[in-house]
Amino acid sequence: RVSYCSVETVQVLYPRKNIPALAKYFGTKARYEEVNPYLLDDILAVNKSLLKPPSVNCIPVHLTAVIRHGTRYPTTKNIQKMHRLYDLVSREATNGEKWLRDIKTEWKMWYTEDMDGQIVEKGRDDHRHLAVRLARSFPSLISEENLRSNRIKFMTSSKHRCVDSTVAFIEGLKNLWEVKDLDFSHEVNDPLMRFFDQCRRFIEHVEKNKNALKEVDLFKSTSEMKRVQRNVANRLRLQYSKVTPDLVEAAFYLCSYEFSIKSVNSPWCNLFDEVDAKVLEYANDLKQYWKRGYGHDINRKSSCILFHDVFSRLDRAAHEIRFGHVTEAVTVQVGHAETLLPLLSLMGFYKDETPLTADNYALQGNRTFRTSRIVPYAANLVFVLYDCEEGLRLQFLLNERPLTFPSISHSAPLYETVREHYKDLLEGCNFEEECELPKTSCSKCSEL
Ligand SMILES: O=P(O)(O)O[C@H]1[C@H](OP(=O)(O)O)[C@@H](OP(=O)(O)O)[C@H](O)[C@@H](O)[C@H]1OP(=O)(O)O
Repeated sequence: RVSYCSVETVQVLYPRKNIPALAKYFGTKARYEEVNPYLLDDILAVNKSLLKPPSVNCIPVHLTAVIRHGTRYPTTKNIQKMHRLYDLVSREATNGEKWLRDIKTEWKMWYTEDMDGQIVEKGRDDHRHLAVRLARSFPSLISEENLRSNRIKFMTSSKHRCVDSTVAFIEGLKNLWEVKDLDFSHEVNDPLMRFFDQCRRFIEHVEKNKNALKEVDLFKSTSEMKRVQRNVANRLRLQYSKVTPDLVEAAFYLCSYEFSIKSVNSPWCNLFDEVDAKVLEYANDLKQYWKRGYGHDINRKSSCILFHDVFSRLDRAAHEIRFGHVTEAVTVQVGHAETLLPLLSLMGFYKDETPLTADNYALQGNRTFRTSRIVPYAANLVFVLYDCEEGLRLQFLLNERPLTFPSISHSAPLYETVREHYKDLLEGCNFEEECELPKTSCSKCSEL
């Protein structure tokens, strides 16, 4: 039925070959397909064996999805770094192997500052395809009838990449059901989808506080990073001192963006081996951990507002189903990695025993906090409420795979069990209180 996107087209666009060995280490710049490689054979495939209802007699009654925007261009800050690297290599690297000659003579710098984090066509596809897969996975909820009767609500952050992703998601559904003539609206809601911008304690204690990310800075001077710097300098035949950690990061970004945007295994990827890539993956995880994850309490707490929003939707559906009709069958909320990670951390997912720090890279080889797996482009958290004989059950999926709630072994526990588990957050976790600053301004910010 989905003629706009045949499997043949998909294979031409996103081939299995030409995947850099480094692709699974791209962190928040990773392609969604690396998390679910079966999509490379059929981008609309649904893994039915993973997506089962809790039992045969359970009926899904509500679904809330919190989704990261699709593949995007680099931000201006990173485009500038890429230009600096490209200029240095063009000017000073001496010709060597073919890939280096390719960088210097064949490859053209095509990133411009105005691209600044905007969605790319692949990113729109990410959402069009995800919409179709979710509709196939939950056909009674994400259905033509529910779309037509406005029982599917769309909400987005105001950033262009999120709005464009939302529009693409809706497009995916419209193409699926041939309802192209109808218009469906979306609500822009920054207090919910960009709560981090409105949380003053987070802004003062983390965003504006250089000390908050000190582990990220310290990691730049570790022996692991220095080894990567040396490797890159040697491969480029440049003086070690010229290849700063920032330029190493820029080269890794070039490899990742060329791949995620154009499906190209670019010559820039030759600057790294897998050991280097793991170090750079850790550098990105450190940033996410200290800026959006467990590093500072306020990172998680800033998402209290979204946590309550999700649970109030579930509560409403749980209440309404007693009378036989749920008003809002589906909510689709589109935001950022910095929307999903704080919420996941608030709910206790991917918490390692030992914090991620600059000096424990070697110990963290088996860490669960691995952003390449958790928040690639179009990453999605899906909550599905089921009406079952024994009561209501809640299933949680991350990137279309079931995930058990921390300390609850059942894959779809009773809803009341989940509520009990999060009792403290449900009764507290007040955004206003957590995010307000002490009246005496921020004299203690540097003591984090
Ligand atoms: O390192 P960049 O400039 O790409 O950082 C982006 C964020 O990207 P991420 O660190 O998650 O890879 C971007 O998050 P996204 O989910 O919207 O892609 C964030 O919105 C943007 O503000 C940049 O953050 P930074 O604070 O400038 O590093």
